[in-house]
Amino acid sequence: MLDQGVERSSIQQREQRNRSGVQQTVSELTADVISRTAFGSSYKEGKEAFHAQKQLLSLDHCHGNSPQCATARIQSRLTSKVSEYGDELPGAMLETCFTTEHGEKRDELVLTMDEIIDECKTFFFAGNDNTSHLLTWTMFLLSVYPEWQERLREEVLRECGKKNPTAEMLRRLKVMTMVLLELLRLYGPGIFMIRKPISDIRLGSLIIPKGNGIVIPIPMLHRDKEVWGDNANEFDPLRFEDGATKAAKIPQAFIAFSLGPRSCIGRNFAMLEAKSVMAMILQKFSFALSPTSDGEGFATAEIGTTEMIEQVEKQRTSTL
Ligand code: HEM
Repeated sequence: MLDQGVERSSIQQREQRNRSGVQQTVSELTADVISRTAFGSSYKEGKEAFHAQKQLLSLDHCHGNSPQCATARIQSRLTSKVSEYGDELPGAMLETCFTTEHGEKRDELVLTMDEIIDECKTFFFAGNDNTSHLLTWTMFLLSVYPEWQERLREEVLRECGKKNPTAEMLRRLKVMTMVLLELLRLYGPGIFMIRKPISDIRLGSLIIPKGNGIVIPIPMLHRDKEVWGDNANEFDPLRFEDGATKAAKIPQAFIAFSLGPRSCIGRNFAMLEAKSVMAMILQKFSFALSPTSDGEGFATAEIGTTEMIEQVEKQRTSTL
């Protein structure tokens, strides 16, 4: 067993490294966005919960954050009247739990408190970590490929000028969509998905017996040359010129958000958030890798978290 002191200090060092640079900044930003949009809270308010979540992840516990914050918010909804649960995620879930499809009041919750909290934790985790991973890698790759950074800036200035982008402007950012999809293909946050068949199934020439777990390795499938062509390992956003279903030899090849009924519910939210943030950064800053960087620091632009959060918040209230 590892000495606890040694283990703790290496976790702290790792956390310290992770907290530096762009990654920390965008992580705070995406935490704030998901807190405000889904929970009617803010990064500042939920800071302790997010800090606990990071520590749990470092300790290789299951993905989750401190449930205290979610519990407190849900309890406060429960003590209010049915019609006053609020329109954020916990309120919407409670409303569904208490109300039948005919609008009549139920006596008991359809989901248990634990299940509601688990759903909230998934939202917090997915809404924060996945999108901040996407934004960090976007800034990194646009530093490595300055020609794409310039192309994106031209598109943003053409479609949005210097104004805060509206939903309509964001819809017109085609090159931005291509770059984000290519980034998710090569460096998406999902490493694998796990499925367990509830009956024997056939997958091509394979028979998977009921109950046997299957691991679906997303990055490996995204780099399969037979499906994506000989340049599968290269960063080439142009492959997404005609959309995700036409980017490879088979239409279902792009699985960064999974496919089917259990695919990512936050896909459009994540893409909208990433586009808004990148558009606002590109309007004001150019960025490059620091010569002394270990991959986390960016040299030419200092981007303040507060300013970014304020801008995205303004954007949110003007477009949602
Ligand atoms: C770049 C950003 C994101 C990526 C790449 C991503 C990817 C995925 C993937 C691959 C799954 C399927 C996991 C599995 O089946 O094992 C998933 C599920 C899910 N995602 Fe995302 N996600 C992102 C952002 C978000 C955001 C912003 C939210 C919430 C606002 C969110 C909420 C969820 C939820 C609730 C599920 C579970 C859906 C279900 O089981 O029915 N995700 N996501």
